Amino acid sequence: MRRKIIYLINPISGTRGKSSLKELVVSKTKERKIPFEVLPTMIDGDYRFLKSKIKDDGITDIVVCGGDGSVNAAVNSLADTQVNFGIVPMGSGNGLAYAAGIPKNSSKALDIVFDGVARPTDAFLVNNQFACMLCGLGFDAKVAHEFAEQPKRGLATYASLTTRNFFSAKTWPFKIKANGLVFSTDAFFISIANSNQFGNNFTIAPQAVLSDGMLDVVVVKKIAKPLLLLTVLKQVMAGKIKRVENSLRSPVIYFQTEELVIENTAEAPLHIDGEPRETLKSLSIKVLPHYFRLIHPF
Ligand SMILES: Nc1ncnc2c1ncn2[C@@H]1O[C@H](COP(=O)(O)OP(=O)(O)OP(=O)(O)O)[C@@H](O)[C@H]1O
Repeated sequence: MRRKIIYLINPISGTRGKSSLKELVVSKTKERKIPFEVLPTMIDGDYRFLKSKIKDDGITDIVVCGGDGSVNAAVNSLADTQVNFGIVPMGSGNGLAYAAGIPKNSSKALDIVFDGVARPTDAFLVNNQFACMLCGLGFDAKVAHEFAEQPKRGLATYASLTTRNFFSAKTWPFKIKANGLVFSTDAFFISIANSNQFGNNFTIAPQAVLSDGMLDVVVVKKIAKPLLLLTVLKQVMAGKIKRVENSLRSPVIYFQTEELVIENTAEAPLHIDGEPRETLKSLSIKVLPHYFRLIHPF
């Protein structure tokens, strides 16, 4: 089938300038003789207006030039049109792109759009909200909320907010129901991951696979502060999936499931794909296996 691409460029994601990106997109796509159009991303993340254009003009690919929040919005709006999705990582974290092996270099990422292979990729629902990368409650969500208020985006801002929050980090009480078990715990954070990382190749669920039909759940429990950094580092380097019942006494519980329910009575903050969201007292989370087609390196 002859390809036709719509590029969506987020003017505010990450810190890198977007004018040279647009030139690169235009010149490389013309070189490949592929018809295309460049549009800005939408601040409200609603791309349903593109559905008729995709159908009428025979658009085959939507390429998001932005971060995880932009990918979430485009896939959520347009997955049912059966287009393939590509990513040119321009965000602050780019967790989904890096988990798929898409590099930061825009020219190389565009080559993957042209020559890569579209693979079925999982997503998930948090109550009725769409997620395709990672959802978090607690520490990392607090950072995501503060990040959204900053005038400057990018990795440096993330790193400094993370460090600042580390010293004041607190725990929240959670009740988790998964795989036929119910357990209560105080935790610094809970990550529900489809991608293996928060972004910037900072892995939190090292064994997560984008297309295995499973969610990787990481619960970092209440432990003495001096041990927290070491515990997270051990999880990042060598976290191993265990049955919940075999890890309830460990500082980190790391398990896989297709669905879970989290009671969040103390209203720990929530993020979905790095975007701050109004928190929920009860979260019902369910994987959507092979929900969309993401272009990966060949
Ligand atoms: N045209 C636009 N003008 C202003 N803001 C926009 C526009 N399009 C999208 N946004 C905002 O951009 C944010 C999403 O940014 P994106 O995910 O692309 O980058 P990031 O947050 O820097 O990176 P990451 O999600 O990888 O950490 C959303 O809050 C969205 O409202």
